[in-house]
Amino acid sequence: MTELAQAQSSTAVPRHYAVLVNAFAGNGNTGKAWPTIRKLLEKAAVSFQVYESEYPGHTTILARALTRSEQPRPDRQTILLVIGGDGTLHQTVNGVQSAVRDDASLVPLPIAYVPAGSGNDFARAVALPQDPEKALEMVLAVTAPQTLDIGHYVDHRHQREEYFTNNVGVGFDGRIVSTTNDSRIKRALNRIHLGGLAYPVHFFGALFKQRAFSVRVHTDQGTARFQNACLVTTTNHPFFGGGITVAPHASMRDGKLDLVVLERTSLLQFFGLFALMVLFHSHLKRKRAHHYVTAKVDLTFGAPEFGQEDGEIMGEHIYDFSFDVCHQPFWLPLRDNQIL
Ligand SMILES: Nc1ncnc2c1ncn2[C@@H]1O[C@H](COP(=O)(O)OP(=O)(O)OP(=O)(O)O)[C@@H](O)[C@H]1O
Repeated sequence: MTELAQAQSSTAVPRHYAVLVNAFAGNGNTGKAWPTIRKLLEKAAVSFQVYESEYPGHTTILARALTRSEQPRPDRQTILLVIGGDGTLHQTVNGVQSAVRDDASLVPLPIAYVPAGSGNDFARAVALPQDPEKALEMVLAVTAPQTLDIGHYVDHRHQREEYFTNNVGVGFDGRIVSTTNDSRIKRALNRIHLGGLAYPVHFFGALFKQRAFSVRVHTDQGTARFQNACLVTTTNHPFFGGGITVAPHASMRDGKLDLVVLERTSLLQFFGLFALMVLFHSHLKRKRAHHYVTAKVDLTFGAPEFGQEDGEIMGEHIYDFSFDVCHQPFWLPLRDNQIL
């Protein structure tokens, strides 16, 4: 074992937390929770330094720089402690992984996470408490990192490469995220602390506006073409949209991604299929639902559609993706036998 690997796996190496805070996550709730979390860190007498996100995308730059400057040493193991939502975690993972991709001598820093966003789907998938104070207490008790799958894609059309902890969705979920995160309605509802209602409002908008589109799916099992796709989601774990079970048996330990394609032949048929997903998680048994579990998948779309990655807006484009699985060490209270 190399000195670096030893330092990374040893439980005895003194820990240092680089705390990445996005005060804007959770409609500003992270900003409100942060003073209490800071006090708990001080009380726990752990070594930490705070890095506040100053603009959208800043967390990626911070995590990338920290991966370069804080490589494990025999006398210090730095852990990136993310305080925010799924988007902040997404940016942190991308900072870490892009640094390692560009310099093979680097190892990925482990990521700890305290959920304080609005959706918190990753926290749900790893059974981390949604209460930031409880989650922090459990995270501080962790003694070693564990590696989980993360998704990775290359968008050939836009020469773009990205990593994701939750999912990448094109069509219906992409449209809801794009219109909600960008909307005046959300800002107005946030002002009266009803920001959570923005998603249901835009759900019905998307139900009327989202038309069926074509997608070509290529895996090592063969190629399929769907002419009436409405939702095409590649996911690393079961949840999207703040707790909706899109792929009930998706696992972050199987080295595979789950792809769910839902077709739309009429508004009522798609609404029924979506309702089965939300209420009973039984949508995958229906004829108009298609499910793949695969280490690699290529998705080629026929027209511009909205995309979302970990709840972040990707924009309306003609996507041409190759997906595969990468690995990321997490500093989280996971049990070995925990089903993930
Ligand atoms: N200083 C900042 N000012 C404005 N926006 C910021 C700033 N720093 C980060 N952001 C943006 O905040 C957005 C929301 O963050 P995040 O996704 O973590 O919270 P959320 O949307 O409430 O949570 P979830 O994704 O779990 O629903 C991200 O897109 C991020 O780029």
